Amino acid sequence: MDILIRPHALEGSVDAIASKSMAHRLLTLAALCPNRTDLNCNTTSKDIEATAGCLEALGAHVARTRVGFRVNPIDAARGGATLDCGESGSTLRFLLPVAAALGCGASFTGHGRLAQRPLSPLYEELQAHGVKLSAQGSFPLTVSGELEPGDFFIPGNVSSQYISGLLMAAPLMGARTRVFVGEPVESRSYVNITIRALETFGVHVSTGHEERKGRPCTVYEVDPSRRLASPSVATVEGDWSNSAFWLAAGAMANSVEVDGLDMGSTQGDRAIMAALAAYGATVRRGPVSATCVHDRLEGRTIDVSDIPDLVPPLAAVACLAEGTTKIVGAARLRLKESDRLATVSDALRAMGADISIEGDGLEIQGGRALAGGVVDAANDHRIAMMAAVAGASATGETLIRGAECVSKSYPGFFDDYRKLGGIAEERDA
Ligand SMILES: O=C(O)C1=C[C@@H](OP(=O)(O)O)[C@@H](O)[C@H](O)C1
Ligand SMILES: C=C(OP(=O)(O)O)C(=O)O
Repeated sequence: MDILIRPHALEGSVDAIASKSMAHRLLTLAALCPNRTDLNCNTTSKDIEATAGCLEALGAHVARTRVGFRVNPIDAARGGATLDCGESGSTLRFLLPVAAALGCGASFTGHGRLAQRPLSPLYEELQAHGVKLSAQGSFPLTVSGELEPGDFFIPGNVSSQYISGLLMAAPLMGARTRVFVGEPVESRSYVNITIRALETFGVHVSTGHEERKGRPCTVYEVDPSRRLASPSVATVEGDWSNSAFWLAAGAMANSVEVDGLDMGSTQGDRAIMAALAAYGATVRRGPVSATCVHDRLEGRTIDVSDIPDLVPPLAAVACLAEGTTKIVGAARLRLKESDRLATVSDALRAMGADISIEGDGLEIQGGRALAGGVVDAANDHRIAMMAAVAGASATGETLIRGAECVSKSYPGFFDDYRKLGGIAEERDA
């Protein structure tokens, strides 16, 4: 599906969708603990459904309810199941160690760019702890053997999802598990989301600092005396990562409010408020809502090593901010659904931006309205959403090719876009 965006600035209020990151974790832990859990989760997406489907394949029962999901846990893990992760990196990297810890043997599959996204050095660490894996880089990826507890070493600069997966697998192993993560730990706040989710299910993770392999490390240690316990009911909070697109739209013109966001959330992408304020926009925090109001914008240097998913909305805003914006610390963007350094830059350049890749980041000379143009979403939801938001305040039309990819995280994106007054028309590809 292609979408034609006609210039029309967004304005108004929209409800936050459920956090995909939190939904993956709470669904997974609900499937692994001994009792039933009701999850309040106001929206779903292809990635969330992929996790739910994989947990079902392992033997959990995940039913959709009026307000979210009812999860009946895995009783005896089903041996030899096929786990289709879709295009979700989180699903694969979380459930690979989990399936290994269950010791049931499984076969992972997936689509799009997922097979090419890295698994090393998680892959080697699993092998070093008793797990047999087929060659990485293609599907099916088969796993057999049983994950042994102990010390794991993961460098901090590839994907925090490796750390999160090991931490969620740890309570299944029944003995002390420590994950040493080489500094600097990037996307650290995503590990904190995992720790928070584990706490919801009664397991404490302590954090310390130690040298390992001659390197300073953050050490995450999972309390071996605690078993996962269902909280009976848990709530998936509002999603800051996708709300960031609406708040960015508010920064670019008029004013946009997102309702249903936790101001004290562990989600690192809550940093969108500070980043937009640093550009010069006015940001207002309500008890459960955030509002961003347009003002004169100025270019900044922004380190995104902890907030990789904010790069698309931040880059869109940079196009309108006077002067130079440098987005630094973005190497891991090459490892997402697309090479996002290339696709952010290609998409905004196609719309008239002065943008280039500089080292592991982006440099944008901003300060004038974009013209609009034809953008290839590159099968990357965040590229399609970025182009739509940038197109709202462009001077001409923007055609987004392959815009259906928004369903990976936000199937209702264009409905909400229209709710905010945006003009998005479907075109046959
Ligand atoms: O744990 C998570 O929920 C995520 C971690 C981040 O990935 P990396 O740690 O690989 O950067 C982020 O980009 C991804 O969208 C979601
Ligand atoms: C990179 C993303 O997700 P995942 O790694 O789970 O595919 C994302 O949502 O932008």
